Amino acid sequence: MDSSRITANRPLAYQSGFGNEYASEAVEGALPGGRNSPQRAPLELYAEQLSGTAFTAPRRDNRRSWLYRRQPSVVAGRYAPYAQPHWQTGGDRDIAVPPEPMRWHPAAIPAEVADIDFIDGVRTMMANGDADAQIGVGVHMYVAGRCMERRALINADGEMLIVPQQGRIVVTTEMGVLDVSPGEIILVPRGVAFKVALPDGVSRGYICENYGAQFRLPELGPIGSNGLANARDFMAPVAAFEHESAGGYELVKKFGGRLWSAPAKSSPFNVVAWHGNLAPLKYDTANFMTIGSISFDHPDPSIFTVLTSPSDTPGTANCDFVIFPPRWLVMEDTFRPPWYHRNVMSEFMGLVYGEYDAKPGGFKPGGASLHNLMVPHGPDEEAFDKASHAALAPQKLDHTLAFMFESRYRFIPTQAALDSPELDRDYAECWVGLKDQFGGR
Ligand SMILES: O=C(O)Cc1cc(O)ccc1O
Ligand SMILES: [Fe+2]
Repeated sequence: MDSSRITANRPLAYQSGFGNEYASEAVEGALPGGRNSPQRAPLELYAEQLSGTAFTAPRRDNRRSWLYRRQPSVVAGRYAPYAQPHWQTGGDRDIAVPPEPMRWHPAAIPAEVADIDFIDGVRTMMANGDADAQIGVGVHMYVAGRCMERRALINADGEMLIVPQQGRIVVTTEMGVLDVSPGEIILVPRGVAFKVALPDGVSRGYICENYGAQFRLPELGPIGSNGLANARDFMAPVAAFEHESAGGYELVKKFGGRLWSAPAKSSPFNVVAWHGNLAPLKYDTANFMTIGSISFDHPDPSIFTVLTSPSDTPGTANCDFVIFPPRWLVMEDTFRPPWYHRNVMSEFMGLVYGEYDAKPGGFKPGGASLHNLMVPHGPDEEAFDKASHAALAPQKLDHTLAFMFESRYRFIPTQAALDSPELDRDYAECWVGLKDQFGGR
């Protein structure tokens, strides 16, 4: 990876917190004190504001940062269309989506993976809403075997929540460098340039491209002032910039559902100092403080919400990011796996590692499932039988990490996902053995 070309005051150190006023300088004296845009910024840097919310967004939601850089972002060549036909945007309502449970087996790593970087490795599985309307999300898988080196990705259509499933990624951003392993996640704000390096070789994972309101921590209500994902466990990078040596860069921008490419004479990772509350963040799901039932019954999975992107209707998310981490099950006289249910929200699920208790055999790490709104689903026959007869001793669900992107909007799989050989055409078989065992007469 090319972090050898990165100068940082504390390499791969982080600043902790979610949405606080971070401040970091890679060279001492690069931040102007107590003001944002002095007549001449320190060290002859350019001051540039990056707004993540409208100028006039309520103070509680308002996100912006000030970047002090060697050249402003406007210094770039002209953009030309860039072909990446697998990355699609918004729900295609001409696609007929069967109202039934769907599941995809993990895709094999392609033979040509060594030639595929993060940008070219994105494959859209499904999407809803519309990036221009700033509603909905795109759900993608990525697989990459090549570092982006002198390519940078800038997504104007949405923020990117990346969930590596296999293989570490080192993400260089305008604000600094973040090292993200499976089990951790990274949230890259809309518009922030970044590139992905692969220190351990091939990486594969899931992406939620959020066209809507930024992900934030959920309200805690009666849980109180601690718990679930704690703000202090989110890590923003410290300022770091690339030394110029090896010539130009390619900027790849996602804008209006299309990708575009422009040459740049020098690295966009040229921010010497920055301050503000808009920043890429990583989070280790091992720090999630899980709440569960300590009496009886299986609670709603909203207790596992890490981040939520609200819609205009309170409590009805554009998208919730929910995890099912290792935890104890202690409930008495309770069917402990997820119940059978139909949900007005639509559920995309992925599995980082281990087994998911509702589908111990059929759902594999790197696979995916879709239970759209009002599509009935629940434990497969094996899970039902086991859980109906298990001795209800305290039980640790260990070595497992499943997650859900849950949205109020129907997910529309891409035609490629519907036609894919990985689509499990026998998914319904996992429930056919659930007999009518009614004992009443
Ligand atoms: O369908 C699923 O497996 C996800 C899920 C888990 C759970 O514990 C309760 C409801 C729910 O949708
Ligand atoms: Fe569900």
